[in-house]
Amino acid sequence: MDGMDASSDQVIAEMLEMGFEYANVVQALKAVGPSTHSAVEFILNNAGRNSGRTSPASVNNSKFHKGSEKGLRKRDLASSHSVSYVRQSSILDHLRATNESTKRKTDTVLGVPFSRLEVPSGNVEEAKEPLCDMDVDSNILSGNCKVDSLDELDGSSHWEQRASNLLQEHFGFSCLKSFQKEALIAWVTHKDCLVLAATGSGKSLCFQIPALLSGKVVVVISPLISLMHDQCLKLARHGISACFLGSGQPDNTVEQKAMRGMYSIVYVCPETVLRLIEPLQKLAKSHGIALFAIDEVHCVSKWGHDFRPDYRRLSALRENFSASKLEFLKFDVPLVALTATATNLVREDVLKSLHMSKETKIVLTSFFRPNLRFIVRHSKTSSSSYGKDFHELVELYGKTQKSVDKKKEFIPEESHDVFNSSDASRICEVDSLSPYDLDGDQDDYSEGDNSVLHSRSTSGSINGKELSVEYLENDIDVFQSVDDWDVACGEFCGQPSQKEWKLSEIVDPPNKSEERLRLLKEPLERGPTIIYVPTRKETLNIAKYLCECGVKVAAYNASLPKSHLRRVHKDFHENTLEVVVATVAFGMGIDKLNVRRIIHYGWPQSLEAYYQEAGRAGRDGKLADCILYANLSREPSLLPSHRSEDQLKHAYVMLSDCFRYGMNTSSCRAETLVKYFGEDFQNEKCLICDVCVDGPPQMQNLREEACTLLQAIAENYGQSSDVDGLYDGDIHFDPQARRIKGRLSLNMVVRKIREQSQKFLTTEMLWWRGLARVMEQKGYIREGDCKSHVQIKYPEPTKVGLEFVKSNSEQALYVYPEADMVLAAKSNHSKPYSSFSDWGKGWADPEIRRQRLQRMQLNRKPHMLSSPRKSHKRKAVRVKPDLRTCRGRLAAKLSKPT
Ligand SMILES: Nc1ncnc2c1ncn2[C@@H]1O[C@H](COP(=O)(O)OP(=O)(O)OP(=O)(O)O)[C@@H](O)[C@H]1O
Ligand SMILES: [Mg+2]
Repeated sequence: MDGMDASSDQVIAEMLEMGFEYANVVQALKAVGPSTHSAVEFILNNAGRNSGRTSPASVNNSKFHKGSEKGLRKRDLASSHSVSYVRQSSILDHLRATNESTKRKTDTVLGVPFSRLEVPSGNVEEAKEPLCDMDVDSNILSGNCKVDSLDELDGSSHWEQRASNLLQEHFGFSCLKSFQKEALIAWVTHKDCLVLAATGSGKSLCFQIPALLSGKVVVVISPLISLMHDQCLKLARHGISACFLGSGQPDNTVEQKAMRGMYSIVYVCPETVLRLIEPLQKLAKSHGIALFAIDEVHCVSKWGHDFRPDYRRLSALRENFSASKLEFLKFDVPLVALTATATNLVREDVLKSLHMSKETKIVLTSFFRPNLRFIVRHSKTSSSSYGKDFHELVELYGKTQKSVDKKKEFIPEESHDVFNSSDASRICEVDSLSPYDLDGDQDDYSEGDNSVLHSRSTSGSINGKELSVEYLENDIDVFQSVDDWDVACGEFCGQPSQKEWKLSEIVDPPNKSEERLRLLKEPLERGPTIIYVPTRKETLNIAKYLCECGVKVAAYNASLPKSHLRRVHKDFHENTLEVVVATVAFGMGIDKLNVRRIIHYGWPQSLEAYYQEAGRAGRDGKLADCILYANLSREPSLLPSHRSEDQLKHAYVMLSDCFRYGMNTSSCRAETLVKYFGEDFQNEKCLICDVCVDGPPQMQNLREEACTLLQAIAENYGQSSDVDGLYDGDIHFDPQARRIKGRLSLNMVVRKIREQSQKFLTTEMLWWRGLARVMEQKGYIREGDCKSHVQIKYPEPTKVGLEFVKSNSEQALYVYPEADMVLAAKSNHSKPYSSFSDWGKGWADPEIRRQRLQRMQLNRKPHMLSSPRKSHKRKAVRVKPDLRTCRGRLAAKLSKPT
């Protein structure tokens, strides 16, 4: 190095570290002097001709290090694209091996991403040499799409070894999980693949490995910017270059670069991928597209819980990237679709909507998450129950000292006024339209979206603001828009982590019961908590409450400032936050290993949503709690959303399934959940959920009550004795006609029973509702209304039911009481409900009789109940001036002698 001093040596060492060739570095230093930045700039400015680029993936791949730069140059030449990857000299490898720590420091200090480093190659002669000792076939890396890369992998077991090496090198994992391997086999053999695997099981690797293995680009379609951002950051840490595109992308050069094949993995939302069809076709030709991955693919289906209309248009991928359309392709670019929450209906819809091939491989793993402890607890889920419900959390995280500063730290300033005004508490009042109204008639209960809105909007006004549709829509976090997030960082270039890769603690789930029992004995670690609530305001209310108790908490909903949302993500990932109170906007796919508790505060809208959100707990395989606090004394209602009639019906079915999950007292929770997704539960029970641990309530012989209810229902139809005549099981009455006939709702049926039988005078409506569900499950009654309801509303007897009444058998009907029946019994007697005989006896006691009559009176005049809901209604009515009274007062005033 003639004429170069010590500082030049330093710069050369740094630049070699960065991946530049020695000759180019020396040339640059001669031109601009010993300044790293100037030298880099010099090289980049001269990179126009025959530029070269270092692939971060290849830089990190020791297998690649064995290869010569010549080999890669050959690949560059083979590619018709001007951008090419350049392997760096062995000096670099040597330095990397001997001075790892310096290298990392350099990477960080300079902050120049590998993929930005374009160097003039110049060495055309070298480039002609074969890629002799590379593990990956030159054709695979070349991007020469006439020779399909997967072809070369076909039938070869070498790819498995390569995949394992890459897995170890980039992620630190010792082996692929079997479902990951199956998905990769599908890809290697050019097949489409639908991967259905539990949350946190590692689905992402099914599309990340193909990018590393083939050297081509993998395009991932994802529904949320925050999720894309999260994944890109992670990939960068694992030495894989990635970017996301769309209006949320702050750097407008990234799209162009992505279309030139400069990132191994490109994340896009459906809208963007559809806009980029043409550039992507060019990319497929010039560089190669290994795979289209459609993540969170349940969004495709109208029957899923997060339907996104744009996802349905993704069939365009199959049409535009098929071998019949693009003559340079030998095979269609494979599709891999991935989700953790898809029922059979959703799966079929996905396959059809995306035009996935008939040979699509379906990789299905158990949805069972053995370390998750599912619990359901009754709560009013209003501000009045925070103290009781969050007591344990406060104990766990709370400090004794209340800190106003902390509040400022974790709640965005823009939201302080909400806390300071009385709005929050008032809104809480309105949202808690759920007093323990055991006998409240729900005849006015929601029949559809509009009536949900209507019934809520008549509840009152807040600061003069009527609870209009708009107000409620604002109140509820409908899915966060895909671009409703901003990020500071534009691209994510593969950079090795600052710390050594550690083998993940995640293991394939233990299935043996002893192992699960051992899990149960383990204390629940402190780790972070996410509380999911249905409305934006509730995020603020609960965050405020916990903050005042000294918990490090943040609210998260789509209406909060983006800077705040970004910060919450960051703090949450860095364990600075203990609790995040969020709406659904705290996106799916959040992959944080140590989340210990997922609390749902209020009914989720579906079991899919519930399981998806609960699945963010315990990704490290250690015990984690998933607690659902719900008001078990009331039916949940649908949150407003734009739905077609079909979708509305389906939404009710999903909500109803969720409700039934909560009301169930006798089936293992995990079993119910996995069965919901069509899986045969292999284990007898999970052994750790509340039902498994506490056991179901005592069974009760409810034959008499069931017969009474059935009789009353049948009487309404006047056919209790004519079983064969009308109830042949196939006959469906015109619902309209039945309405005219004066069909009775369940509430009316119960009132009739009370009138007819003293014995059942004090039996709560809540109790009968539970029994109606039990009887529906047994096939004795069914819903007679054409509309959907969360639970049976207009019961009609079935043939089996009528036969049950008709048979005068004394045979007992033992059932497990549902959660609402247990609640009703507790509230009535303060001791477990056993049979009605005690109640009957109670009437002889004058005091009991007096109390019961008093309660009956109250029940008959629901407006007299001093519940918050009712009082609020009254307040709301009072706000409206009664014109007649006003006029009367005015007249009186005018007539008063002055
Ligand atoms: N073969 C493996 N061995 C060990 N750990 C793995 C393996 N594959 C993936 N993991 C780890 O599993 C965790 C979850 O991975 P990932 O985010 O891909 O889950 P997912 O299935 O996509 O979950 P979700 O449905 O919530 O999106 C990650 O931290 C990942 O590093
Ligand atoms: Mg995922």
